[in-house]
Amino acid sequence: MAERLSAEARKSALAELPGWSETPGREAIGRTFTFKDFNEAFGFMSRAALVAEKNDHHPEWKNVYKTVEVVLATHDAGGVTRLDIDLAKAMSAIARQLGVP
Ligand SMILES: C[C@H](O)[C@H](O)[C@H]1CNC2=NC(N)=NC(=O)C2=N1
Repeated sequence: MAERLSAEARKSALAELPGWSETPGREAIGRTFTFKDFNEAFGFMSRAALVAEKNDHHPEWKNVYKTVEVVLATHDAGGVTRLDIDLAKAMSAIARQLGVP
């Protein structure tokens, strides 16, 4: 199983993930993505879902029209692991491809 990151390690990983931050009240990281419209938001979710399934590591997320609110944690580990950081990076890269910096 992946190792839960310390607060320090989470902080330094987040420093390299623009837009991502600690989720208040729990050990997790999150970001809200805002796209041009619903089509782009759902396109993002489709692409991210394929990455998540391939890695057997899945987001908690909520879509309202053109926004997607994402929270990442490793439930098995009770916190944030490298798997969450990797998924956050992949999600940011997909969003960039769709024109969201
Ligand atoms: C059995 C299976 O590998 C686990 O349930 C996986 C699936 N996807 C997961 N996704 C996330 N985000 N956290 C987990 O702990 C997790 N566990």
